[in-house]
Amino acid sequence: QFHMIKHEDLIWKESLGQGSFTQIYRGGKVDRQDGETHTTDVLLKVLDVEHKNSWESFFEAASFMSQISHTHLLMVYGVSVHKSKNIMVQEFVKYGALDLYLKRSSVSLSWKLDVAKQLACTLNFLEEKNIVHGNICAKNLLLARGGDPNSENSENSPFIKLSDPGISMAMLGKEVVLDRIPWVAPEVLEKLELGQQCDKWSFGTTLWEIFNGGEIPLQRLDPKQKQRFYDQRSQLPCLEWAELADLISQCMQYQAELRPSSRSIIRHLNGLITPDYEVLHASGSVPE
Ligand SMILES: N#Cc1ccc(Nc2nc(N)cc(-n3ccc(CO)n3)n2)cc1
Repeated sequence: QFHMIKHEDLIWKESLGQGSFTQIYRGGKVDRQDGETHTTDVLLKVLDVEHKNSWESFFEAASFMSQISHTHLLMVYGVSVHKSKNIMVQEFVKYGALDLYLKRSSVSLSWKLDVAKQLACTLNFLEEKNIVHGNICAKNLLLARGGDPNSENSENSPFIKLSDPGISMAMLGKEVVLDRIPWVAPEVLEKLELGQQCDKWSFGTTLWEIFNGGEIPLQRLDPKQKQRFYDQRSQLPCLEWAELADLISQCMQYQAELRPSSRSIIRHLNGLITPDYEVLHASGSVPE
């Protein structure tokens, strides 16, 4: 399943906020190898005590991540249980969650397209292994590189890591799943079970977040209005960039089997040329 880490081998540093039903802390993991001690930078994700009964699902997410490895999948070192605390020990990803980063920083269209392509490749990797993540969203995309715009060119190209899926839908209950509209695929909302095509829908929503500067889609709708959004087969407001808006609407089709394969998503992204106003403005050749 996964590696059990002794609580005394963990170092706790500052709190970094929270995920869903979790608190996250910066920390260290001490490894003793032939007499030497080595400390690894880690992210400690602690399950909220009131969601203690979801610990199986919490650890299922940890073992999900530990059993597959891919360059764009977050590394989970293991878990630690201490008194009533359930802790997931993850690699520390330098620039944190993409949703916050996008709100704080302005990035180029090609930077965003780079992130979209990396996520599409990760989706393809999972699809070929017939694995469903079930919680793809900008908050679960972590930025390992490219978070510092002033750094050298190779440094400021982004590199993402998809985080763990967290507690499963089945454990969350209808109210919380409603709040995951518009990331949760409509068929999942009905059956509360994940199908192969549901990650495509969430991929579409995540593209919308990335190309809307981290804006939260349907932020002002309450759960009832969100339910109505699906009942009426509504779509998110479309982006100016028509070719990208087209890909998003292909991924966010209510009929799951009509959503594109991850290979065709990759082909579509590779066929996109960033609109030249982006290049012209960037080069300063167009008078402001
Ligand atoms: N300021 C700042 C800052 C915050 C966090 C990191 N690093 C990190 N590493 C991970 N492995 C996971 C996460 N997460 C953040 C939200 C979630 C919810 O899922 N995870 N953040 C780096 C800088």
